[in-house]
Amino acid sequence: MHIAVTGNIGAGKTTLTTMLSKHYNWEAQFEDVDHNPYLDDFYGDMSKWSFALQIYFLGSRFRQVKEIRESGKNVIQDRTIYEDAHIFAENLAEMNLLSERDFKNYLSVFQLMKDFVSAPDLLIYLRADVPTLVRQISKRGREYEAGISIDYLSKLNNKYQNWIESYKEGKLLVIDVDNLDFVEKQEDFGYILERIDAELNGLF
Ligand SMILES: Nc1ncnc2c1ncn2[C@@H]1O[C@H](COP(=O)(O)OP(=O)(O)O)[C@@H](O)[C@H]1O
Ligand SMILES: Nc1ncnc2c1ncn2[C@H]1C[C@H](O)[C@@H](COP(=O)(O)O)O1
Repeated sequence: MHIAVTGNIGAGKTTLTTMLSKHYNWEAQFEDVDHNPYLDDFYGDMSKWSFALQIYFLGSRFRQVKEIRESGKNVIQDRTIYEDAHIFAENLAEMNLLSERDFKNYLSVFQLMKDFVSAPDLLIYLRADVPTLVRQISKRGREYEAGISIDYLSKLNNKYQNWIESYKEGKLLVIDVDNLDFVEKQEDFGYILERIDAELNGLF
């Protein structure tokens, strides 16, 4: 079984993926952030580094897709390949931070890869308003993320909303995390588990 957690920067994906992997004994797959060779430079100069970063994330996410397919285990994945293309790359192109020819070039590679990608059995979307995202990004305290603008987060949030509204590839669970503290409050984590269990029952 393949479960994926999706959502904007700082929504709580990595934290929830870690907690769910322990709770259900699923194998967790995380994003390549700490050893990412472009992320720091990207936030310093988005226009210069956007193409290199997108290709890096695409390759890294496709490697995960391959591993999930080959492992035969129950896996929970922190963010999907769809988000790289439909949210981040598309947004950078719209903001003119990724040139038209680079975006076209990127999309042609993504389209080829897409044929080998299966949608997760369950997609869990953590929806949060921008102030929540800002608070949680600052709580995490990665230096290179300190300059992320409200405008960038809002644009990504709009893209997430549109993408989720049109998502038909598989089962979808939307969790509004603005008023949930699943890190500190056991009852909030319990509420999320109840909602996931209800979806999992429908899968078997
Ligand atoms: N619902 C929540 N309530 C309180 N703190 C949260 C919540 N979700 C995430 N956090 C905190 O916010 C920070 C960012 O969360 P993280 O899981 O790294 O987000 P993401 O992986 O979506 O970018 C972490 O310090 C985490 O502990
Ligand atoms: N495809 C991407 N393009 C640009 N930036 C990306 C992409 N995928 C992830 N990121 C960034 C956003 C954050 O700064 C880090 C980690 O993501 P997070 O949502 O905090 O787990 O990578």
